[in-house]
Amino acid sequence: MIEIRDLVVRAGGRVISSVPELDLAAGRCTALVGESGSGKTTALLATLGLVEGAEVTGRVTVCGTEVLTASERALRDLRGAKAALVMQSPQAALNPVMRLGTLMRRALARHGVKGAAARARAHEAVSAVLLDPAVLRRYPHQVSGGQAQRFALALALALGADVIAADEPTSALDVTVQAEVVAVLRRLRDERGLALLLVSHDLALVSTVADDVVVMKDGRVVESGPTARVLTEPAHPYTRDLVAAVPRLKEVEL
Ligand SMILES: Nc1ncnc2c1ncn2[C@@H]1O[C@H](COP(=O)(O)OP(=O)(O)OP(=O)(O)O)[C@@H](O)[C@H]1O
Repeated sequence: MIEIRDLVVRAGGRVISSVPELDLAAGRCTALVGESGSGKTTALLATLGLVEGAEVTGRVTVCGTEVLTASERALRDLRGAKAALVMQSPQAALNPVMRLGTLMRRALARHGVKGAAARARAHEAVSAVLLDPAVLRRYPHQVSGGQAQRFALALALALGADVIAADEPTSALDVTVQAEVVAVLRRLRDERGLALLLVSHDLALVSTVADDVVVMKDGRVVESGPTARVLTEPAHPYTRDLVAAVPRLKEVEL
């Protein structure tokens, strides 16, 4: 679903993010972790061809599209349907004067799905993210952060996404709501076979959803591999520090 080779993003004469190799298959989740400014979000955005004001080199293939050389049109097609980006606070990105159902129907209509088929698709998608379909009658300000986050995932599902790229999907949420979103992410990965690329500084979250982790520091990958291995036997001193800084990680089943 995602194949990255020698991705390098340069700005202001320095490398702000580089990922030599990353392979993400259907039904799997890879998390990019590391301190603030380590280049995680830039790598995520570069994967979907969304980096602006910086030079991007290398090869990135998402759902068969060569992102770095694709036309704007091909990129729009990719991002509109097969690969969705879910940002930290999706509420802010939702049109405030439109009910969620209208928003979803309009998005589906742009993909030629209308009427009863669109209603059925919308209901099915919100149910898949464990939301009550009644949420479709609400306006963005009438739903919680966790519901908005799950709605963003439902929208991606309704449009037929195979890949979801999510930037800090739970950091704006309180702990109980975080658990709901994590449960939904796992479900999408396991039951729908979605490929998830996550950016998160939350190693507890990462340990419960990610199959593989990529640890970044100062724009470079310092370590990567299966989550259970990297978090229990970190090879790099920086990863060791990251793990040591999260006491509750020890309680999480890896
Ligand atoms: N277009 C750009 N031009 C110049 N510098 C940039 C650009 N985009 C990002 N940067 C810088 O690159 C570095 C990496 O940023 P990035 O947002 O990828 O880090 P991050 O690991 O996601 O951090 P955070 O967890 O705080 O979001 C930062 O120092 C940022 O200021």
